[in-house]
Amino acid sequence: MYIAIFFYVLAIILQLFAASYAATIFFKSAAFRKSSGVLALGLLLMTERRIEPLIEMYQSQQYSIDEAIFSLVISSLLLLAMSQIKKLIALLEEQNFILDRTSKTDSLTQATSRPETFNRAELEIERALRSNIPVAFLMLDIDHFKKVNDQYGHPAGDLVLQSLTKYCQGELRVVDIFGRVGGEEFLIVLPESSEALAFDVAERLRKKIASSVAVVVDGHEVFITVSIGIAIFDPVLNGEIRPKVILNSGYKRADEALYLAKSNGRNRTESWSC
Ligand SMILES: Nc1nc2c(ncn2[C@@H]2O[C@H](COP(=O)(O)OP(=O)(O)OP(=O)(O)O)[C@@H](O)[C@H]2O)c(=O)[nH]1
Repeated sequence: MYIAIFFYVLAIILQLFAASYAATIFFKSAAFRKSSGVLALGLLLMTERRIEPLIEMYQSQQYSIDEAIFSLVISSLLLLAMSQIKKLIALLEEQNFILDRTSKTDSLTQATSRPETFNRAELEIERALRSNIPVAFLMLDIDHFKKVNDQYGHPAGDLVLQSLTKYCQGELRVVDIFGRVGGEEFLIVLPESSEALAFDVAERLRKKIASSVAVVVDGHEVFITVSIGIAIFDPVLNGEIRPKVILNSGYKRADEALYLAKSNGRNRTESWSC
């Protein structure tokens, strides 16, 4: 009889462990909250099925070892299944996290990816509309980058892009967005920035990039310059309230200003004006 009691008690403990695994998923994973909650509740209610035979056994002093073993086997299988589900969910969440991070970051440079740049820029525009404080768009493009690739090779060009990104990210505020929107084209979004402030930031970046070595290839120091175009969205002066429209126009105007900077000799900053 004692061995049967032992098996039943062990079955109860294993089942409680299985329920606790489901409860852990319930508290940790928002995506699987409903299903794990139902599972934890079901497993807890089923524990009653393990207690009932114990009570009956005490009262009748009769027991079935086969039933006790059967209970233990079922509880062990439930625990095994729950631990596998817990592992699987942890793996899924980790992969989701990696996927999420990858889609938001440009794989070569670690700048913000193009889609994420536009998503975040729209959020900044919404914020600007609420606060009535301007937001600045800067288009930054490396000058004669083709020559860098042609002279030092494509891998060296890649290193230049990486070094430029790291440098700019270090210079900008945490709230600013530095997004790679084309091969050697970057869109910088500066929240809460007037035209004067945006111009200062652009000039500071431009001058420092021109005076510092981008990369060293086979002992050769590679220098680059950049051209920058600026466009400002000021909610007080501009009646537009649709973030997408504002973004498209800000992007286009910054690009036009960049074109002006290129045609005016490169290694310079120009602002969009109508
Ligand atoms: N290494 C490298 N080069 C790239 C990448 N994406 C684009 N490019 C290169 O960037 C160069 C862009 O050339 P162009 O559009 O002619 O511009 P540019 O030579 O910079 O001249 P301007 O912009 O007019 O000053 C091309 O040679 C592309 O191959 C990349 O991911 N890695």
